[in-house]
Amino acid sequence: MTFTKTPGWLDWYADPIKPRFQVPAGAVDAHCHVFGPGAQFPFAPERKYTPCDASKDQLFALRDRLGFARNVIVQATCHGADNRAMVDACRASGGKARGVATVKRSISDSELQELHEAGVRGVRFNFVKRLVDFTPKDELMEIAGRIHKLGWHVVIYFEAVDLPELWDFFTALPTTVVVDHMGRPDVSKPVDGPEFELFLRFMREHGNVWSKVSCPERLSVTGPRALDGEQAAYRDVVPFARRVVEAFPDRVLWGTDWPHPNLKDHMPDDGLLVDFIPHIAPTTELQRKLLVDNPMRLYWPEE
Ligand SMILES: O=C(O)/C=C(\CC(=O)C(=O)O)C(=O)O
Repeated sequence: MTFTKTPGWLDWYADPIKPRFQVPAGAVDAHCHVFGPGAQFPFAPERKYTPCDASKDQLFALRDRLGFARNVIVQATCHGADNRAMVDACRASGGKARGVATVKRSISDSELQELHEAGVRGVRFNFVKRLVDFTPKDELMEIAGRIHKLGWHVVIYFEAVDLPELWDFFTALPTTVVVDHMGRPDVSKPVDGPEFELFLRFMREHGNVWSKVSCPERLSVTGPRALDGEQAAYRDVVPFARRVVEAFPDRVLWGTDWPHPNLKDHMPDDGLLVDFIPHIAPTTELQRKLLVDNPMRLYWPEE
């Protein structure tokens, strides 16, 4: 099957620099995706975008180039609830990748078990309206109850303005809950303003809530971009991410978000994204927690 990319689609950055910041030994890129390849793993009919291909081998090459040891591969919405590409990548990684799946209520216990054996440790509930159609909350809660028994967690993706409406559902989830990209704050608003305070309260009052401090390239309004050797990229996002890292050092994760679906204005150099990390986690202790201890506790607890 052949696919035509969404008009204006930006492909991932082909030749990232070797980062100046050396990540600690055993570091985990805890948020990345694979796309297809479409000819082998077709994109889902219900998808909202058609990406370029981004294969497991290309992901593993990036991992090695950036100095990471492992990946957490998150099911992208362009594959719907067909987890084959993500599962294939986890299986091929030799234990160096774990996965987060998208599942429907109709999934059987034995299918869940199969995902577990492949390395899946979580499910993702997506509330970003441009990416997915609505799924009833009772269906999601039923799935959360089932995967909780496997020791998995729930990853949630939503926009900051929707947190008040989703609060009761999120706080009723029985599992560890991992928020993608700090709940997408509007970084043109103050870091100590009511919108981001609500997110911090969500984490403060609920010890089961973790956050990925990822995607400055998606959240930034004034930049500068991680291109052309820029060592202080996305300065407007730094106060937000640093606040979360310093307040909740044991409940934060970081990921490249490669291959960066749906970016509209530029594609970052992933090497420079790694150089963003010490701006938000300034000490070696914070860096070790963010990049090694926390993801290992969540995804490889047996080690
Ligand atoms: O990659 C991300 O985390 C963010 C995405 C895409 C996405 O979540 C998906 O397609 O599954 C976005 O904001 O478009």
